[in-house]
Amino acid sequence: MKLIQHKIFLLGFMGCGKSTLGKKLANKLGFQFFDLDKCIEEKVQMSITDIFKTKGEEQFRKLESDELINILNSNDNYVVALGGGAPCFNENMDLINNSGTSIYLKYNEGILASRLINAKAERPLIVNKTKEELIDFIAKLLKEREQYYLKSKLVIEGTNITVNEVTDLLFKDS
Ligand SMILES: Nc1ncnc2c1ncn2[C@@H]1O[C@H](COP(=O)(O)OP(=O)(O)OP(=O)(O)O)[C@@H](O)[C@H]1O
Ligand SMILES: O=C(O)C1=C[C@@H](O)[C@@H](O)[C@H](O)C1
Ligand SMILES: [Mg+2]
Repeated sequence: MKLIQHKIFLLGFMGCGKSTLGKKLANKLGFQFFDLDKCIEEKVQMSITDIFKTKGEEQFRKLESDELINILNSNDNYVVALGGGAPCFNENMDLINNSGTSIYLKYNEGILASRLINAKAERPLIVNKTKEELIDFIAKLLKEREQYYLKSKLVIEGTNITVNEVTDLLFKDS
């Protein structure tokens, strides 16, 4: 069995599982794994929360695009877990699609909110929201962002997307 694509990008809203699934996928394929948020944190030696607080979102988006370009320059086979907003800023989505296979992990706001309500602390855009506010916030932002997410080459929709579903889709696409 051959794997056609050697550069795989997982994208979607906060909480869709890019980091969780990305690590498992990279292990399964024997590929290198990059978590774009972690790469930014390592580069700047600050947490995402502190970058938002001290530098602001605009500066964060610049750092995000710069780090993405660094990853794209790597020649290895890799899986990248993007940040939730990464595809929606600058030329990031075009750069991604010119480099490999993008996969949108698609969930509705209800599922995302139930996951994120217990994982808000390290996510500055949602840190202060109640469950109801979170559902509203996600629904609105998803509407704006889906135009970018849907530029992905592959889309998986579900209630609990597994690593096997992702690899099945990748091999089917080959
Ligand atoms: N398949 C799953 N089923 C249930 N919970 C999950 C699943 N995948 C991830 N989660 C949980 O959802 C939360 C967010 O997951 P994760 O950090 O992987 O999302 P992400 O897409 O990388 O988010 P971000 O864009 O903020 O980096 C975590 O608490 C994780 O444990
Ligand atoms: O959806 C977003 O805009 C974000 C998602 C996270 O991955 C981080 O990149 C940051 O918290 C912003
Ligand atoms: Mg993540």
